[in-house]
Amino acid sequence: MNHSASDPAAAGTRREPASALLAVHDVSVRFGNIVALDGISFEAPAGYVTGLIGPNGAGKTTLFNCLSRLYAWQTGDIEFNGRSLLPLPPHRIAGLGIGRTFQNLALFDSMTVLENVKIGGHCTSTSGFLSNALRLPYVRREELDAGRKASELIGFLELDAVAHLPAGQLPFGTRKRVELARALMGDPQLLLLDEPAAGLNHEEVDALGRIILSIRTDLGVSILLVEHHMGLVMGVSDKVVALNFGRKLAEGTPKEVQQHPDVISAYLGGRP
Ligand SMILES: Nc1ncnc2c1ncn2[C@@H]1O[C@H](COP(=O)(O)OP(=O)(O)OP(=O)(O)O)[C@@H](O)[C@H]1O
Repeated sequence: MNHSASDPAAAGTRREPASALLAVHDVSVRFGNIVALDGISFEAPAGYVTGLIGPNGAGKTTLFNCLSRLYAWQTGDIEFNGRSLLPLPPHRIAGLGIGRTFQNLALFDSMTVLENVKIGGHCTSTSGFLSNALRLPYVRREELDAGRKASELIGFLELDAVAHLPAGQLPFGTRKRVELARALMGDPQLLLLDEPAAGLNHEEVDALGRIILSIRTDLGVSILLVEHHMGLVMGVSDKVVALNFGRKLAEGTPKEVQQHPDVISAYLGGRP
């Protein structure tokens, strides 16, 4: 893939109608007097990269934390594949097909890249404590499969050269790719990326854009991307949702959202 992340053609922005993989209906979250989300509704269609933008404090991370069931919402509902997330505890979310990366890297520094990636398959493993302790044949088979899959993802993310190095020794940009590989080990249908470009240099952001598009197109994983780097969001997203002060300002193609007067005003410091 030779496209630049900031080249809209590279995103292959999709026009065909798509079904909603994720549907957020009228969700509100309050922390005391602070209204972090105020009746937010939008859909993230299957097969899309959906970008979620907004100035600091707009409510993006709060929404991600709702999707991971780390925060509770007071009104509305969030559905994944038509199923409400409301009754589910956080540890069931990955098994449902929602994977995520975090703003701050969450890798085990003393473990190798391969070991870190393999851990990501834990939520899809069917073996329990007893079968693991007894090392039953199917547990060994699962381990072999996990090793094979981790190696494939390491190849996909061009991490072969560092697969056996401790994650803590690697440069920041490389560690971010390890985190992506680990999130993909869980076979997500939807991958939540929380500011993946933070701390990356220009070349690394371009490479990240190509990786995001490849995850969508080659692996068939839909993506919800929270990001401040406008070049990246506008270059890779099929649709964009803009928030400010917990409210939705605009939703549409990258071009429509970029040109929306409320979005322009929000980024220039205006309050709706
Ligand atoms: N756990 C919490 N307790 C109290 N207030 C919170 C909590 N989490 C978020 N908030 C508040 O909710 C609002 C939205 O914050 P949030 O972190 O979701 O914004 P954001 O769009 O992710 O911002 P940034 O781009 O800076 O990460 C802010 O006013 C924030 O201070």
